[in-house]
Amino acid sequence: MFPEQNSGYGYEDCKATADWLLTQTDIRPVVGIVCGSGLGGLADMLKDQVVFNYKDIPNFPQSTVRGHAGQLVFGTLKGRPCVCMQGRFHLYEGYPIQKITLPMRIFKLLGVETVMLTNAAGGLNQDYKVGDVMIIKDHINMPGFAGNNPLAGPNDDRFGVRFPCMSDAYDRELQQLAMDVGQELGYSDFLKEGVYCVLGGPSFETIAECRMLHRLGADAVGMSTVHEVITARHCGMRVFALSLITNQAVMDYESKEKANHEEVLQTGRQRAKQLEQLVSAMVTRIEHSQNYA
Ligand SMILES: O=P(O)(O)O[C@H]1O[C@H](CO)[C@@H](O)[C@H]1O
Ligand SMILES: Nc1nc2[nH]cnc2c(=O)[nH]1
Repeated sequence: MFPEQNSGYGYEDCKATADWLLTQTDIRPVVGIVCGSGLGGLADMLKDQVVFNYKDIPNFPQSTVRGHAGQLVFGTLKGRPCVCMQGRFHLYEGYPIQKITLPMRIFKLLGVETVMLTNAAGGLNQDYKVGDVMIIKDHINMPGFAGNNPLAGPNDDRFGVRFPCMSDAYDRELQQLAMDVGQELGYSDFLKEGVYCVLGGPSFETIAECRMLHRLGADAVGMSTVHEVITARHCGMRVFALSLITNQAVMDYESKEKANHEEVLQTGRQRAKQLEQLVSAMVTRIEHSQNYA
């Protein structure tokens, strides 16, 4: 269950991959972006792109889900050096949890300071509508309750401490910045704040499960992001995350709605432009150790 040395995702493996990437490009990213299902267009915002197919990157897993292109894109966004995962990995694809989160450690070793994650999620909060964008303020790690945590196994102190705090997982300044930028862009009507719950997937939730999650305090449900957040915080990167509410979770036995991946991708296409605007405007205003103004 736990990674052995030479497992393909220890410190040396991550370092080898990061060092290889740094020999292939002069871009030294300070922001790392992860594109959720159907949100890969975010990578198209980057200028002066250097693109790597995941299959050509040593130690990197492959994307297997429709709507996840499987490319790592380096580039600049209004002068800020960025790296963008056009496609992420999920537990249900069958990868060990440490492999899903390996790119976060590679981001760290590339010099990334801030990670911005996006995902597609089902809305549990009855005030949410399809197309709303939820700024994630906290999470519920359901697989973690059963011991499925990306940090389980021997701790490598070069990445972080054995018992990392998670009450500050989502950077409050970045949440406020998203709200401010969203307001300036005229997005207030569809911008929300809430709690994201991760499940293992790939089956969508039953009605009883949706009702339970809502009662537990979750506003949206999905199958990603949380493992990446835990790994990114463990190694000291700042985290911002948002969910695009692509469908309403079915909470009612009278409903004829059925969750499906096609609707998820379709909603992603409809909101793509606004999400690009929001993320790019935020990137230009995030402070980093170097001044890129
Ligand atoms: O979380 P992202 O990668 O956006 O994808 C979401 O969309 C897929 C289901 O349609 C699941 O993989 C779920 O997690
Ligand atoms: N688990 C889960 N993941 C999603 N991703 C997009 N929509 C959903 C949903 O309703 N449930």
